[in-house]
Amino acid sequence: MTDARSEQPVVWTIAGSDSGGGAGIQADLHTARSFDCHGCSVITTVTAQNSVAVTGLYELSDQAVSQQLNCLLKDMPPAAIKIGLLSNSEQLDAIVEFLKAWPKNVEKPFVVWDPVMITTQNDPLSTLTQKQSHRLLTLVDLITPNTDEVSWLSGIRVSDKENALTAASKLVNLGANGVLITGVEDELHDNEAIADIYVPKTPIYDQPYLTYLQTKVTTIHDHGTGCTLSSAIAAVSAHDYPLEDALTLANAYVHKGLLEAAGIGKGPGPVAHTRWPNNLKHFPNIRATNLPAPTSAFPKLSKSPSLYPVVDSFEWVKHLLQLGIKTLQLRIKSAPTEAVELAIKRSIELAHSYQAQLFINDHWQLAIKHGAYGVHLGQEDLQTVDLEALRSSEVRLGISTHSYTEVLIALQYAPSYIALGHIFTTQTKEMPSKPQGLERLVRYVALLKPTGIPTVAIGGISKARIAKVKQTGVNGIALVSAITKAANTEAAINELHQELEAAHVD
Ligand SMILES: Cc1ncc(COP(=O)(O)OP(=O)(O)O)c(N)n1
Ligand SMILES: Cc1nc(C(=O)O)sc1CCOP(=O)(O)O
Ligand SMILES: [Mg+2]
Repeated sequence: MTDARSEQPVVWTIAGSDSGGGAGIQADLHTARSFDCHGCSVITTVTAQNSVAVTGLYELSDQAVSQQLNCLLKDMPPAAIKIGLLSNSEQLDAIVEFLKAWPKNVEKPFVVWDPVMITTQNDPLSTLTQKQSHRLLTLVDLITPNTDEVSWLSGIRVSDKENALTAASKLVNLGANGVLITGVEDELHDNEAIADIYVPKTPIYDQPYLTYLQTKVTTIHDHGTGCTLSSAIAAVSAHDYPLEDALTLANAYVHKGLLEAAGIGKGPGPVAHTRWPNNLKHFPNIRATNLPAPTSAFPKLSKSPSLYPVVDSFEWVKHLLQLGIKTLQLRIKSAPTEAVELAIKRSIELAHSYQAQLFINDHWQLAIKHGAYGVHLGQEDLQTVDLEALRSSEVRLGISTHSYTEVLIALQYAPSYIALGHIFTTQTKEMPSKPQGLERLVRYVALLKPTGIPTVAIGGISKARIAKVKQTGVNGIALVSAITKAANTEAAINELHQELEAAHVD
């Protein structure tokens, strides 16, 4: 029997109640449910509120807040916490003390704080001062202020991207671990776009910040967007996705919610609550300053990648071609420069005579020089490649990805295939990311299907696992050790092919 407790992560929301059901605790619990989490609530303040106005505000005592927290901790420890409205310094102190005293034997949750100060109707909700609120900065993993809230928190008036970056840096210097400023006008891109700017304490992808660009939605029904965004970040983090993916998915969820907001009540209605985002049109465009500008689309593959061995010598390439392999990769990580060039040149020539799709890993200049069929690049390789040169040489391009965020970055380059890794633990390469597993692979494959760009799974795929991987609908399966460590290569390839043929794909 499986234990359902482990399948539904617990998310706490520490926030105010919105009697109108559009923001606060109510929005957070809807969001937790949408992302397959169990939501628990710690209410700080009860508001009498509808879509038009807040007519009453009843702050709970710090004891009431502490008691809810301690009661939950005993029985339902969270994988993630979202903090929203804190109406006064006593409530803030209760949260600060609670987080500081987090028990050593309970795993620390991810904590995001959306510093709510006023409602969308401009009604003040909190008497916290800037100085008091800074006590919480160092205790949370991320804060998600909008431009008004970050202006208040930092003392810097934020109206555009430049001063948003200055304000975020100031908060990071004050101890914040990460700042996501939402709703920044970004005339650099275009007036139809709105930017969320993420400034982490330590650079991400060697970048000081990432920009999540989204098409502006024209609607008055945006009540609860900030609450929904931050609780979606908490919920996705509770599923152990990397933070940049939590930001990506939360952005897509809110965008879809704005598009589908129907309007309930006479004023601004609530954002709609849907499900796990699965349509590319809702996802943001992710910008990083050190990535090359996209070119036109790369040429398509001649045949589906199917069984895709990745090997490290000309001798292996020759052996596999003789065994009938039609898609393969030469991945040489350490060899003298001349030996690398010779192996690449000979492999390209031989693969050509077999009409095989040979990809050269990393060494894109040599691949162009010797007329390779394809090049495989990782995300870091993208930072240094001459994409124009690659594109004009008509070479095919495969790009590695390890998250939603990397998938979206790879997609901007319209490559010939997108690799999704690492699916299982691998002994072949030290990976900075966690294994993704089959559930995420299913999500990526479904997300990418409408693009027509083939997908390739890689990492820890063995004969015992290949059928399950194939059943996700992935187009190719890249393998290192299942081929190179097999006692008999020919027998291993035959068995892998048999497993693939027997796998039922819908
Ligand atoms: C099919 C395929 N997928 C992923 C990789 C990994 O490429 P990269 O991230 O550039 O890492 P290195 O292979 O260079 O270590 C790959 N080579 N092939
Ligand atoms: C080279 C490589 N790249 C990966 C990625 O996820 O990008 S995993 C990987 C190693 C795959 O080897 P094996 O099949 O032996 O696990
Ligand atoms: Mg590489």
